[in-house]
Amino acid sequence: MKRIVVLISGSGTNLQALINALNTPRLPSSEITLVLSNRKAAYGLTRASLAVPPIPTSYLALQPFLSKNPTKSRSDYDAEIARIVLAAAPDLVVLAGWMHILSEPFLDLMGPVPVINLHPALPGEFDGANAIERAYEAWKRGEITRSGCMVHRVVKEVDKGEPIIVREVEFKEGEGIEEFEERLHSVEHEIIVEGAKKVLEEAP
Ligand SMILES: Nc1nc2c(c(=O)[nH]1)N[C@@H](CN(C=O)c1ccc(C(=O)N[C@@H](CCC(=O)O)C(=O)O)cc1)CN2
Ligand SMILES: NCC(=O)N[C@@H]1O[C@H](COP(=O)([O-])[O-])[C@@H](O)[C@H]1O
Repeated sequence: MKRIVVLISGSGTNLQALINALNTPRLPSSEITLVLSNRKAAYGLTRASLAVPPIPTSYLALQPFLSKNPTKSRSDYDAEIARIVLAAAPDLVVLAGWMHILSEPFLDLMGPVPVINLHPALPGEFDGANAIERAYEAWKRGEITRSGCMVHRVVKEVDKGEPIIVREVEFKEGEGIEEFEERLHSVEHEIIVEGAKKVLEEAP
């Protein structure tokens, strides 16, 4: 069985897409060994607990960590995240709405374990947070006709890692951001599974 660790910060609909695909032809011979959130209220933690069988969960937020450990830094937090993740022996780490920029200590500690991220924009466009809103506003200004989403490898530079799966999503005239976002999320739920499968198939 291939072991997947998923990092989240929110609703976890992409986590749910991965859960639903486990041990199907879309994501064969795989299990999620840990879901880790940096936000206690993340509904994705509930999704993990409701899975059959239940998926172990963990929670660690930056500010409480720093408050409890006044001599420690953001890098120490990232190293602790890495320790928690590695304890679940992953073959793959998936950032599925994980809203924390990971510094080099995390990436260095991951070693050969691939880390991938789902981002709701196309390579080189709207890197960072609030990508959907920024893309929609760019379309309203007539600057673009489509946006999209991608799964990419995680490197130190945010959203600059090698794209693994890229899917364009056209804007529709007269469409509100909610409608666009709903269509985009549906595509995300497909590519996060495709991306995980593709990377796991690369592993020796
Ligand atoms: N080293 C990397 N870390 C992360 C990457 C990455 O490519 N390299 N991807 C992000 C995911 N992401 C966009 O896809 C993203 C998430 C969060 C932020 C951001 O500005 N975070 C702030 C805090 C924001 C908040 O708490 O609401 C921060 O970390 O200070 C930008 C991009 C995940 N990590
Ligand atoms: N920059 C990272 C980023 O914006 N990630 C985005 O967070 C959402 C998580 O949704 P979910 O919690 O329902 O899976 C997804 O739209 C994902 O692309």
